[in-house]
This record gives sequence, structure tokens and C-alpha cells, in this order.
Amino acid sequence: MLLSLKGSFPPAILALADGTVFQGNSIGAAGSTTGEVVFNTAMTGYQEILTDPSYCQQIVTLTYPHIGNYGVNGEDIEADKIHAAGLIIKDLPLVASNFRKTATLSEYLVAGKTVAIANIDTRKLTRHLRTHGAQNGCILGLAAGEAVTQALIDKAIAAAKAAPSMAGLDLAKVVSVTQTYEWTETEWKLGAGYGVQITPKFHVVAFDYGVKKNILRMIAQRGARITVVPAQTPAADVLKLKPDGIFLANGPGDPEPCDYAISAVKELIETGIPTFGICLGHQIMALASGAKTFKMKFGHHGANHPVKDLDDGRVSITSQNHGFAVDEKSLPANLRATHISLFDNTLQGLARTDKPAFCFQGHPEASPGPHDIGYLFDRFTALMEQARG
Ligand SMILES: NC(=O)CC[C@H](N)C(=O)O
Repeated sequence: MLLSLKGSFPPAILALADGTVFQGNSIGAAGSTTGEVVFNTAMTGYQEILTDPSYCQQIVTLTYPHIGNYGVNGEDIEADKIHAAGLIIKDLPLVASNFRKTATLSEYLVAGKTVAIANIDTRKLTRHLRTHGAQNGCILGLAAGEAVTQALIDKAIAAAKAAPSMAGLDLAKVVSVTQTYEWTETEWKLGAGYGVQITPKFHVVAFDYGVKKNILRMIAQRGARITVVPAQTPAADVLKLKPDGIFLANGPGDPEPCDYAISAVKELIETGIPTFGICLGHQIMALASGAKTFKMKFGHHGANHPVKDLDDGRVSITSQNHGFAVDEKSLPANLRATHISLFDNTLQGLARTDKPAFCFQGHPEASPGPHDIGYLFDRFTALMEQARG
């Protein structure tokens, strides 16, 4: 099976900035891509991962060996296009089968102009990234009939070395929308697909730093109509919309240079409007409250990360995708730790002690992943109920 696949796809090269080179097959668009190479351990959900805007300028390695088994469909998307800079997998099965399948993974990557490599030793690559840390890389996907040469390998290494470092990059404003829009779509149900919120109880304003659609669906499911605003919207413009709650989205890049977001959030939290942040939104809430963030060695990217709720001891299995984290030692007096990662004890959740504002580093919306920590969305709606009195 593998042999016939190898024969039907042109060669591809993956080069890391430290000069490590892998050779495999190009299963996506022909061409070249660069980005920070990270690994994700989720067993399913490659379409949600590829479309997650938080992967902008990152090349994702999937550690699960068979990727593409169920093809792709029109529903499992977290944004309207692929945001990951590239994809690295071990084995692309020749047969993709699912009742919702509309195309194969390879067709989807080509249509989405995404460069991708298969048939490399993803275990070896992952061990390398774990030992040496996430680093920049380049995938060269050759055209049919082209052969790998030393000149092409050197070109890929040079491109990997020249790619910008993720630390210091403000990408939230790059992926954010430019126009405000309304959101009413609710969660997916087997047989019915996505629903619509027709009787909203709350109005939530969501900052789009690179928002995943399933976050908006889960907020809408709980009775909100949502106005999604561009990342650089000033606090005064948000207040004019008279929100019952404010949501700070996930997003790509380093949170520290997002000064526009940090100052708007600082001002908004002070008003006492209930505020909830996820991932980049969590990091921005922490920075707006006076804490500090740092770049992790290889981050958390997966769908099986145990996280402990420090208030009740409950452990949830969570979806994760972050390369930066909030430094626990930097927490000011009005910010308290609510959750920690049981993998490495890093901070996973925070709450303000003086305002109805809280945030979470992982992904309670899953997509892909388990729904254990979906209770955080209920906490947000409970805060909006309380604020109403
Ligand atoms: N998913 C996210 O929002 C990621 C946040 C940030 N870009 C990080 O890598 O830590």
C-alpha cells in the first residue's frame, strides 16, 4: 500500500533550521513553505487543525501515523481556509472513507495551496523537536518528474534558517477580520448539522485574534448572539455595542507585541463586564492584568492533555495548542491560578479576584478533542446571568 503511494506522489524535502533533513513525498501543493515546526499528538481532527488560525506560520507534524483515513468534508472547519503553513505526516492511506467525505486530504491540500510531506519518520522528527525545541523549517514539495538534488536540499535549509522567529511576532492582527460581523450558528448535531440561535438572551462581543468557529458556536449554543470585531477594535467601540459579555479569542503568534489588544482588554475588564479568554485571549488577559508570558520549549499541541481544576480537584482531558504560556511567578495579587497542566505544571487557567473575568490556556471548544472542560462556557454564561442580577 505504502509502496504504491510513494510511486504516485512526487518527492518532497523537509529541512530544519539546524540542518536536519528528511526526504519523503509531496502530498499537497508543489512549492515551498516555511514556518515554525511543531508537533500535534491528536489522533483525529486533521481538518480542524489545518484550518485553526492559531497555526498561522506554523508547520504541523501529526504524530499519529495514519492521517487522511476519513478524507475531508465541508463541515469540520475552524476557519474558511487552511491556516497552517504546512503539514508533515507519516502515512497517507490510499483509501479515505466516511459518510461525510467530499474529497481526499491530498486533494484538499492541493486546493488549499498547502505544501505537505508524507512518508517521513515523524517519531524521529518529534523526538528531535522535544529534545532541541520547536524550530523553523521548510518543506519543498517538488513537481511531478522533478528529482531531489543537493542544491534543493541546501535551498530548503537556507529558507528554514531565514524564516522569522515566532517570538516577537504579532500575527493576531494578520489573521483577524477587517469588518465586524454577527454570528448565530450553534453546535453540530448528528443528522441535523449546525443549528442557529434564534432566541438570544445575551449579547457577546468577541475579539477576533484568529477565532475558531467552534468557540463561537459553543457561546451561541448557550444563548448568545455574538458580534465579532477586528483584533484592533478600541475598547470605546466595544462599549458602544453594549455587550453583556466580552470574549477574547485564540490566535497565532506571540501575545506580548499585541499592545492594542492588551490596552483594550485592560480598559474593558475595569468596567466589570464579564470577560472570558481562550488561549491567546488568556495570555492577553494575563498581560493586561500585569502578568508576563514566555515562549515554551515545544509547547502543548494535542487532544489528551490532563488539566487540573485547582478549585475542586477535577481533572479534565483537554485539547491544547499553544507555544507561549503565562509565567506563574509573575501573577499580580488580583490574578489567581485556577487550572494547571498535569503534564508540566504550567498555568492553564486564571481568574481575576476583583472582576468577573477569567481565562483558559487550552481549548474548551475541543475541535478536535474531548469536551471535558466545556463547563467553562457555562461559567461564562453564569457570569453574564449574575451581572444582570
Ligand atoms: N491557540 C492559541 O491561541 C495559541 C496562542 C499563542 N499563539 C501561542 O502559541 O501560545
